[in-house]
Amino acid sequence: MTSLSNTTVISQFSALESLQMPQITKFKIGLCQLSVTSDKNMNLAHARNSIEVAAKHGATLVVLPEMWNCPYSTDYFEKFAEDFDYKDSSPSFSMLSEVALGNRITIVGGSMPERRKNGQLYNTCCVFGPDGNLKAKHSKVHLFDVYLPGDISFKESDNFASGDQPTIVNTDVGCIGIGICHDIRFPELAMLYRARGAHLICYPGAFNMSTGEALWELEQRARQLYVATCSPSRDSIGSYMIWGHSTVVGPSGKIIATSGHEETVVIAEINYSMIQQQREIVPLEKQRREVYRFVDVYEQKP
Ligand SMILES: NC(=O)CC(=O)C(=O)O
Repeated sequence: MTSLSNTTVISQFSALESLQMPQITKFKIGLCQLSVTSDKNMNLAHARNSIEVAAKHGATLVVLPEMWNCPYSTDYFEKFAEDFDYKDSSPSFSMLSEVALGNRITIVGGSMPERRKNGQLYNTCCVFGPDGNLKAKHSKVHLFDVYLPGDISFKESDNFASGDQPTIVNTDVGCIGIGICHDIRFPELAMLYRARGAHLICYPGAFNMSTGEALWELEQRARQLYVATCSPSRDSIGSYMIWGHSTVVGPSGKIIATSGHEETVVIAEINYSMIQQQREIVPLEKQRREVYRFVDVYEQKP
């Protein structure tokens, strides 16, 4: 597991006052806010079609929602899980690889229930490059266990084991940090990605009506880099009512593009030079004081 020790984090911050730029600094991103049904084949066909629509609109990076091939419901995760190690046993994995290659794009493949050799299930995001190869795999680190009396009760940890690493990947469209839904509530993860030179953090997510209204947008707006979230649309199966509102936020905190709750493809332009510009206007890295310690906050005894 990657060390989050105090010393490592502080020295990374001071080393990264100027951000490395990728070859491509301006491009279009597509967010496929998909309707998800209890028919997996239909979900696959639907996702393929939607990715192709985004690519036709010029998107060279396409992001899918959390659980795009399976309803976001504890009744379905086990039944829909696939083993990504064998192409034949994972039609979802194969489809994403094919469509990335066919359209020569990078895909942040939302998330899908993954079955591993150890018999456990993970909520996993696969990232594919334009050659169709898998570039990274992120398993949701912070599982969504919640009990809101009179409202919603959901326990992902009844089905999934949690991932235990941050995931940051160099792609043709910049350095991308990955988080899945509840991971967005942990600024530590976003700070780590920023310190390691991320230009963009992608969060496939499926917030619900209560948590969505309260926090979905706010959680995206204070990172001084690009943030993209992609949700299923609201008509998903079961009692979990999805918030929607897939969004792209720029480094100043401004919303560049967003959607309602219906099925749609959001296309937005990303320009990484805006990151450096924003950090010169508000130089947080230079302004950070030594009066607190980032990771230690949780460890200090009174
Ligand atoms: N799917 C989730 O992880 C939902 C979540 O985090 C929320 O707050 O809602």
